[in-house]
Amino acid sequence: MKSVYPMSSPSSAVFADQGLSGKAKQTQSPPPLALVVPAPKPGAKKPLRKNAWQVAPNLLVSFRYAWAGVSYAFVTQRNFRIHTFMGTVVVTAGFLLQLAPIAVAVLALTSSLVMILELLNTALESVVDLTVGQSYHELAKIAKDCAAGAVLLAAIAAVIVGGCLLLPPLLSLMV
Ligand SMILES: Nc1ncnc2c1ncn2[C@@H]1O[C@H](COP(=O)(O)OP(=O)(O)OP(=O)(O)O)[C@@H](O)[C@H]1O
Repeated sequence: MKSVYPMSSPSSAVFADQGLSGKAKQTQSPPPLALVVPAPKPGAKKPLRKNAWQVAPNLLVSFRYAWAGVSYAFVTQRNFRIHTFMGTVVVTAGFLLQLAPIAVAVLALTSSLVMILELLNTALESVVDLTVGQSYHELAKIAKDCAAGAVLLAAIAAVIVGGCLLLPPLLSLMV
């Protein structure tokens, strides 16, 4: 998976160029002057994550970033689009077949679990690519393969759950 996002900070661009994680870079040389965080004013509220390049200032902005992540996955990940389509079809079918509310809820949960894992898979791929760049690393392979495996298992479980809940009413409609 190739990232289409531009590098969000000069430091991450440097780390990506050199194939180094942020931590590794910090141990080699001090950051450029422009990246030095000014000392907090006396009495100022302590930042919650002082190493973050930016922290969402409020809930609305936080939701906007979260939605940006979902949009990114939808635009760039074919599998995420397939999971979204399948989830929509399955839940709609549950409503149309007038399944019990608990059954529709289970369908929605299992479908969204696949999408959630695909989002995490995309996030992990980005972090791995940020860390090792285009070079081969056995640990990068393990991380990506395991993340992809998590999506696969969830997708298999979703197919089984969907089959168990949707097939009986569908078959009874046909006979
Ligand atoms: N830096 C790397 N080092 C070693 N193996 C890698 C590396 N990058 C990718 N791979 C291998 O290539 C496979 C495909 O990588 P990719 O980044 O396309 O992930 P993917 O899970 O196929 O992506 P998607 O979920 O978008 O289909 C990984 O599962 C892994 O086995």
